[in-house]
Amino acid sequence: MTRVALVQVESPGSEPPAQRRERVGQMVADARGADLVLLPELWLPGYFAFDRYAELAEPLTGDTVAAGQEWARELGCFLHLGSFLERTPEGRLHNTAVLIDPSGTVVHTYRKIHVFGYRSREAELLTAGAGVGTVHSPLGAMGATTCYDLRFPEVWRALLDAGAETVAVPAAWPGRRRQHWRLLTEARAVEQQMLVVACNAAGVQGEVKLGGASRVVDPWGTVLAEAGGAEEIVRCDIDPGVVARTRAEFPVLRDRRRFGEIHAAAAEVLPS
Ligand SMILES: O=C(O)CCC(=O)C(=O)O
Repeated sequence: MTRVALVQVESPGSEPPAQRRERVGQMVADARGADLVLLPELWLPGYFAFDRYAELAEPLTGDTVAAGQEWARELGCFLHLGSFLERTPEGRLHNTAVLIDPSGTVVHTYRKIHVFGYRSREAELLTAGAGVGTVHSPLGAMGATTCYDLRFPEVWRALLDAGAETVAVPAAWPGRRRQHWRLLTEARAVEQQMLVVACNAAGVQGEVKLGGASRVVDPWGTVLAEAGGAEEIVRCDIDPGVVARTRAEFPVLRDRRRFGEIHAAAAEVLPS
């Protein structure tokens, strides 16, 4: 069994970011014993702190990732750091998710592809990423998508094609659309026959109440664990063999048709 801990963090605007980093470090330490620990999207600045994005952006070698590397080393676990505001050497800003292994090495990064523009300044301030990938983890080949990406199944198919068995989803998903969060995390797990480990933010940021409900969904769509609405750590023991077993027992993915084939088949029934 692989023990996973989802650390569902609140990021109130009244808390200085450096203090938050320390407090979150303590929460991560409380998750000791887990093989994989996950954090939400942009927990350091708070996703909705758009006015502070430029000031709080850091390089991949900055304090937030360095703190995560130390936490992972201390606990001897994989740490999905959620996402942080990355400033590239060229000065671009990205919403970048990071996976760190137990030696403290950054083994995977993912730049959010679908930056959010609805009642959000993210699309205006950040540059979208363009690619997905996977890396070895205690839950098999693992990739990531961030928050809004959940609404775009093509990203998930690309992850499947990249070999993903598990996808981490750091998020700052508002409570107002919690029903979509639940529906889409389950739909993506069933569609791709994957494990979805989704860590959302909690609490209130400005005018927005975050949804909580961080969750683990298995490839059958069963919710193995779910957090409540407040700051908390949710633990879950997962059999990493569940993905291979589900894909072998109910081999839906074997029956996939590619887009080219589907268009050709549709043309056959159109009047000439
Ligand atoms: O799609 C949604 O409803 C929420 C998306 C979001 O808040 C985000 O991408 O940060």
